[in-house]
Amino acid sequence: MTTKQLIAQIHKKKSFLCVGLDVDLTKIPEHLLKEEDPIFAFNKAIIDATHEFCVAYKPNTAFYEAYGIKGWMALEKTINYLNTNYPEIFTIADAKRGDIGNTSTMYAKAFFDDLGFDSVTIAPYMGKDSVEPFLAFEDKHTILLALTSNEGAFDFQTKKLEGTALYKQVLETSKTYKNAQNLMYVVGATKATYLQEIRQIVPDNFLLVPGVGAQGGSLKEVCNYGMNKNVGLLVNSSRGIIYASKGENFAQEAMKNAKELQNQMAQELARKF
Ligand SMILES: O=c1ccn([C@@H]2O[C@H](COP(=O)(O)O)[C@@H](O)[C@H]2O)c(=O)[nH]1
Repeated sequence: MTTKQLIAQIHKKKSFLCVGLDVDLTKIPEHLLKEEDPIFAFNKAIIDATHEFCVAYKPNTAFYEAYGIKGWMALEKTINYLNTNYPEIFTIADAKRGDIGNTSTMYAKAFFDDLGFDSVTIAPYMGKDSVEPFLAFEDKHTILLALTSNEGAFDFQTKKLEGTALYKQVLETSKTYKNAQNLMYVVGATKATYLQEIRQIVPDNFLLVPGVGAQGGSLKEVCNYGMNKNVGLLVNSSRGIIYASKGENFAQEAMKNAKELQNQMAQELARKF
């Protein structure tokens, strides 16, 4: 999917919501455990109930890898289901990969060619030759961790190196990579006030913003500081939507929570556009 198509979807749906598909078998409704593939059954129900209100889905691969081959097969079924039934929706493999060049190429093939995701999250720590193999894929997006939502972000990311915070160096340096137009960045909603400075460095790139909902980030603050002329935001909520209820009505309750966030997003969009 191109960035232009993503922006068009955001305006059409009045939403920049990304629903996180982080399936934990101890948290899903019990009746689904009888299904042949409980993870896929859960995802299918959540997707069918919430797709009107979001523009992106983000399975975090950890929640699939944890269940071995069955988990990986459920991930494959989920992305195939999305690409077949909702091809207008942007898909993110939250895998946080990145390695020496030839290995990164194989990771990129796995997520872009084999599974067919639109984007993948990448850790920037190994630098240019670990990121550029992902950027080489046309109309695919590489989402680089910049300033993450967790407390540990302060261990390294905000520390100054030669006078500049490390996360700012990630933003500045990655702009010089080949095909940098395919870059997006992760910035946690819990660090919303940093977005003002981040937007000075990367005014045009899309930002994937996790941390609204269960982690307590403020959607309003994210919009105030992070929205750009193309909206430029994908705000993720995982647990806050998919685990709204553990009962038979889980998908309906997830829909209510997605709709509530979409409503707030529509108001933010109306204020700016
Ligand atoms: O900085 C980051 C980067 C990634 N994540 C991931 O996003 C979701 C958030 O889930 P919630 O349930 O809405 O808290 C999850 O997959 C994280 O691994 C992040 O939270 N922060």
